[in-house]
Amino acid sequence: MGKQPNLFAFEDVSALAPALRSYVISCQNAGLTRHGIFKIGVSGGSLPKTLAQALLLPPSSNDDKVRWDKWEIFFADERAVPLDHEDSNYALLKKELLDRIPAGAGQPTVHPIDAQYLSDTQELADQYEQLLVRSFASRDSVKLPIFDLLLLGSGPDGHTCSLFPGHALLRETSAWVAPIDDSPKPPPRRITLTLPVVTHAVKVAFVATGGGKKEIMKRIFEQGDGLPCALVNEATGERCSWFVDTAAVEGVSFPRRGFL
Ligand SMILES: O=C(O)[C@H](O)[C@@H](O)[C@H](O)[C@H](O)COP(=O)(O)O
Repeated sequence: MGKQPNLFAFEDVSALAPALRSYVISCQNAGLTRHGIFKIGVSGGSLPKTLAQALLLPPSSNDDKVRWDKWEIFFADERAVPLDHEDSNYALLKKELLDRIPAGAGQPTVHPIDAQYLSDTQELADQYEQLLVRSFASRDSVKLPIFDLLLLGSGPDGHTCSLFPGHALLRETSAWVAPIDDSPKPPPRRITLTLPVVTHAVKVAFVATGGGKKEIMKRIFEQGDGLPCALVNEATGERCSWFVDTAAVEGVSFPRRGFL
């Protein structure tokens, strides 16, 4: 393993948001320098709301601009439901963030799942994988796509994306996107990026807030326990950053870093 992940703790979400913004913008700028585009994957849960709080803030300087027209947004996991369904991660991101991007600020390219394949999650996953193959192929004719940034959440059981503790999907080594039909978190039918793709990203950031997270944060950071979030920590080391509030890490022994 490389160095340890960065753990950034903030008093509350409103203190976390500007730091998350500057982190995402630095990943954006690195992507633009590298290949003229910013490829980001996002999860569902509470993340879209926090992300909106971060990204819809007015820019503090020229270097602090979100270059929306250069963003390509993918889904780190998605539920097998129509795109306007209340369980859809796409619908959530649209409501919280995409619909609120100011007019004239430029629009991102967004890659939702193809809803015509909802009845068969294997096909849904295969189609999303093909979309990744097409989107990443010009850049790397490689074995795995390289996201500039993956923004993820952590469930109270230590899951991330739709990779759940103890599930066979954690052992997937060849697919980029996999189906799951027995997700313990509802709804049960989903697709998810696999662990090799998640850990191959240039940067991975988790956002975890609220006192409900503190028991699992202790296990992730102190024991590991083979939990999906801990596996990502171990594989990505210093490429991984956690943005948390103090309630989520109360009593967790792990060195916090100051965010500059
Ligand atoms: O579609 C999903 O269910 C999510 O992608 C899932 O992995 C989520 O990120 C975590 O469950 C954390 O959710 P919270 O941020 O709401 O705790």
